[in-house]
Amino acid sequence: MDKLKIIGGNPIAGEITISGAKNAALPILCASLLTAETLHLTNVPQLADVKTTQKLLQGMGMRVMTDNVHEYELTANNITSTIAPYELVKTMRASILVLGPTLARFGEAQVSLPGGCAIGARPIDQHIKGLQAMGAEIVIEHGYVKATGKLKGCRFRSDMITVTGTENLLMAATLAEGTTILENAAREPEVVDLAECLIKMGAKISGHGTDTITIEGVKELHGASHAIVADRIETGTFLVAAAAAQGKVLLKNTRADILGAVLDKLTEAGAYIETGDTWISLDMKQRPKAVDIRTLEYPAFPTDMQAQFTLLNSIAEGTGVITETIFENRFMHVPELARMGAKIKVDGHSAIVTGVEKLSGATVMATDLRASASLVIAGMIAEGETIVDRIYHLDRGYEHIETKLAGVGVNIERIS
Ligand SMILES: CC(=O)N[C@H]1[C@@H](OP(=O)(O)OP(=O)(O)OC[C@H]2O[C@@H](n3ccc(=O)[nH]c3=O)[C@H](O)[C@@H]2O)O[C@H](CO)[C@@H](O)[C@@H]1O
Ligand SMILES: C=C(OP(=O)(O)O)C(=O)O
Repeated sequence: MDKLKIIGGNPIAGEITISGAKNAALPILCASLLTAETLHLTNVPQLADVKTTQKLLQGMGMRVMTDNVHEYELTANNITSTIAPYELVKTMRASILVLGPTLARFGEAQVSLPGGCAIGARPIDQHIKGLQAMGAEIVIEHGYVKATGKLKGCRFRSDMITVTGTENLLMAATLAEGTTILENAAREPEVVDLAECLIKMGAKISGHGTDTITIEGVKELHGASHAIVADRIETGTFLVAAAAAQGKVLLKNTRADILGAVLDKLTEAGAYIETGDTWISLDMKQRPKAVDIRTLEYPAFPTDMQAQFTLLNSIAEGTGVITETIFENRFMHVPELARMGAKIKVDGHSAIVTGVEKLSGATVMATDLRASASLVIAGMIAEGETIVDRIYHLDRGYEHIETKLAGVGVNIERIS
């Protein structure tokens, strides 16, 4: 099993090119199920989750051509199976995203129930409720969601805001008969990117980016070309890394307009930030100041940046309170950071973090994707050597993280 070995303390300066967003690429790859024509995608990140999605779609009969870098052509003109098996779903919860498009186009779909993961129980009841409201018959049998039926447009208000739930229903509604109105919809940039791709494929969608999305169903969709939006979480992670190390970075191929809450908090922590249409630069000249964070749905502060800011506060001046409102169990990085000398007290949904002058290198274990990212940044600024174990979590969501960080001066290598 691969690990990362990091020797902390190097000065950080230079440029990093940001990849396409995992959380946009995964639904958009699944959107290829909605048409028999070819969907051409660029800026697809090279990630384990993308490879898992490719395997899942190929298992269903999807023809996939790829340069194995960032470009994909997907053609669903000969789908032979409408089943997403447990073996793949268990490695990637986002596999549930094949449910909506498969059911909408083929009138049937079976997807293994994803179950919980390290950050929470993560039910999919809203995906199911929404599809039932559109007329689907759904049963849960032998660990699978089995859905059948011809979908009809409806008005559906989800009980809570769900990102992949909105995406599943949005894809399903494009081929339903009549008009669907999704209320209390997620406004995340990745939902908007999916909607923009679907519109290029011939879907009739309005209101994406607001909490009410209207979809007028069409008989069929067609092929299109689409470039995946920049990864705002990868961007935010490298900005925190530079801020924690009191360094200076220029991040290219990214977008500041979808990172508002994160950039505001970095500025509050003392970073000097400049932005252009496709770049963000950060210069941190002193020890960061502790900040209070409350995670919430977009456009508020993202839960996927919570672990990184917990780490930032752990070496900051003062005490900051981190409150997690999206997932019930997203503080798994805290005991690992504590092993490196961080002073963090978890109290219910909050972590009270009192900054220390220095962390010290240690062998730590990654438990989920963003927890792993916080441990890598901790290793970059700690005294001595840090080994981050179980980095398959990181490989799910960060493209070549060690190469990108080495490029700005981090002493980091992948070891087996
Ligand atoms: C592949 C992808 O895009 N993953 C992102 C997506 O996950 P994902 O789409 O799984 O997260 P959701 O937005 O659905 O979850 C938000 C909250 O709603 C709850 N819930 C959700 C659906 C449902 O049917 N019932 C229910 O109770 C969840 O348990 C959670 O507490 O959004 C999360 C919240 O921004 C991010 O952290 C993930 O990185
Ligand atoms: C929680 C995340 O992803 P997933 O929903 O794929 O588990 C994440 O990207 O931080």
